[in-house]
Amino acid sequence: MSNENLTVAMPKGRIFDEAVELLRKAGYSLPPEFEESRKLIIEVPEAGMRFILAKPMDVPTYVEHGVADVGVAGKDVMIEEKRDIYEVLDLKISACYMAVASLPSYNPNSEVAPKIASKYPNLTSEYFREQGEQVEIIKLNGSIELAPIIGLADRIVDIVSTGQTLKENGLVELETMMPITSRFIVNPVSYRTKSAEIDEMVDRLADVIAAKEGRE
Ligand SMILES: Nc1ncnc2c1ncn2[C@@H]1O[C@H](COP(=O)(O)OP(=O)(O)OP(=O)(O)O)[C@@H](O)[C@H]1O
Ligand SMILES: O=P(O)(O)OC[C@H]1O[C@H](OP(=O)(O)OP(=O)(O)O)[C@H](O)[C@@H]1O
Repeated sequence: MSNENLTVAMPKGRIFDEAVELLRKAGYSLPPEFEESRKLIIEVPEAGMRFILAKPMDVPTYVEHGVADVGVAGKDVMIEEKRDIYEVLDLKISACYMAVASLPSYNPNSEVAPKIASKYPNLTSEYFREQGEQVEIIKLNGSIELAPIIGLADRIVDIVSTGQTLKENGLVELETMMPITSRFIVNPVSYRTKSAEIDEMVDRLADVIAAKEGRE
């Protein structure tokens, strides 16, 4: 394998297992340490690679600053963070979508500047600006579905996957905003200085994705 000192930023949490599986299928023999340890930096010297394990929302930050050459980040995070990085491949893993939801009793025309709770203030503000609707955004860090139930917000903008969280909390989806999958991202300088290694990685991943799609 020709990768020389490539640092890969991986998102911990939901995306992690699927991303590791994809990399293994692409021929990178990642040690069991990936699943078993709490280490945040994992060296894979035989592949000339180093992996850093970060919070999903922080992956583009590491890549933008160049301390990681490449990384894996959700499209939601890419839209929210607006970092100066390249998004080179849709990995088509961790699929979900972003939606607007509310209590079923909520009348969308009842407020002048409705309150929208979200973990994604930038994405939310951009979306409503494009819709031409004036809103007040309330930034939360999780349990977003709580906000309309407890009276903190009129609507929420959040990720939906199975729809179970909305359903169990008595909320309904008002609008589907955008589909979300994880992306392979690259630092622009690394893309020039380590182009052979990065291109090889992108090609291998693209082959696995194409093969998976062929089977579906
Ligand atoms: N049902 C889902 N809910 C949230 N994120 C999802 C879902 N399905 C896929 N994803 C993807 O996973 C990423 C979030 O992963 P995860 O929930 O592990 O991290 P997090 O938001 O930092 O969570 P926490 O704050 O609970 O640690 C998102 O950026 C999104 O692209
Ligand atoms: O449609 P579903 O399959 O129910 O998934 C969607 C839920 O999962 C995420 O929350 P998460 O579990 O990450 O908790 P959080 O509220 O702390 O972000 C997301 O924010 C939704 O609440």
